[in-house]
Amino acid sequence: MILDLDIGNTLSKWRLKDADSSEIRSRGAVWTREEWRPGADIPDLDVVEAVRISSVARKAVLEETVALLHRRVGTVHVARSTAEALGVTNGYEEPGKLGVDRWMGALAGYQLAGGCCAVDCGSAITVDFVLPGGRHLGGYILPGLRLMKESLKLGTRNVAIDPDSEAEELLEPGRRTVEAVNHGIYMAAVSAVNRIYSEVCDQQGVALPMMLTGGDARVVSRGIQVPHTVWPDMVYGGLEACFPLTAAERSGRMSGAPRVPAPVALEKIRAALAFSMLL
Ligand SMILES: Nc1ncnc2c1ncn2[C@@H]1O[C@H](COP(=O)(O)OP(=O)(O)OP(=O)(O)O)[C@@H](O)[C@H]1O
Ligand SMILES: CC(C)(CO)[C@@H](O)C(=O)NCCC(=O)O
Ligand SMILES: [K+]
Repeated sequence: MILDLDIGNTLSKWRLKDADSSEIRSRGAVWTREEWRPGADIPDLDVVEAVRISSVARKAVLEETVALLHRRVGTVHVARSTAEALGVTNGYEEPGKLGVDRWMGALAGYQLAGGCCAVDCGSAITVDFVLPGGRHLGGYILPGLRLMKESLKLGTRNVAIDPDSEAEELLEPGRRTVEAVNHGIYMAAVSAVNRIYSEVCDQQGVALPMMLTGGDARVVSRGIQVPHTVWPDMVYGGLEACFPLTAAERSGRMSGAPRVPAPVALEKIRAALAFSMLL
């Protein structure tokens, strides 16, 4: 079995993949911490022959995790942000400073679709762009939905936005505090992503396929106006592409990869942008 780990600031996601059949056997999420209890927080390591890790947590968390895994597992791959990988050149002035989860998302998006706009809706919302040809432009970081809500300190933090709620409802004026906060942060997130996408496609003269991942991807997706796809395993896709272990991975396939969304015509994006500037 292969254990894939996506250690975020808040949550750590894991998935267990069968190395022979390439099937995903189980998955889970736990709070990010320094000490993992194999068999409880993460799967029993006896069945694991290789681990792949993407981590944006504090250095100590990664060090403790890697030390624990090295004692029990033969192969431990830790992803790093580099200046170049898999045909993509990192747009950061200091490539190592780009969050490795963003780098994994950008690489997965490029491997699947060529150029892409990769949006990760987690503790932070990040939007990264890779042009056809592989130039990563850099991106945008904004607070995630939960962080925005917590920053308001209105006692509404424990009422999450229902991921099944309709975008139309969420975009209406709220008539209770909880509603006003939820609708406000939702509007902030989706209007930022919509605008960022249009601005960058306009500047670069190319309509890029958009992919969303992260804990809040589904609800954010409802407010995104352009064609896009939700890809929960996008960070894992980057790990598969960087450290291929199965036959399917070596031939470039990523588990759970969606169909590439056909982007809307650039002229339409430009017309919508021009319209929004008139308002
Ligand atoms: N059980 C949960 N605990 C915390 N957040 C959750 C939970 N379920 C869903 N969420 C939502 O997921 C978001 C967190 O996204 P994600 O699952 O990508 O993890 P994360 O570790 O916070 O992200 P990051 O990788 O950016 O640190 C929160 O904003 C929250 O709204
Ligand atoms: C922005 C987050 C927190 C998103 O998970 C992560 O990618 C990170 O810690 N990045 C480092 C800073 C940067 O990407 O510029
Ligand atoms: K993330």
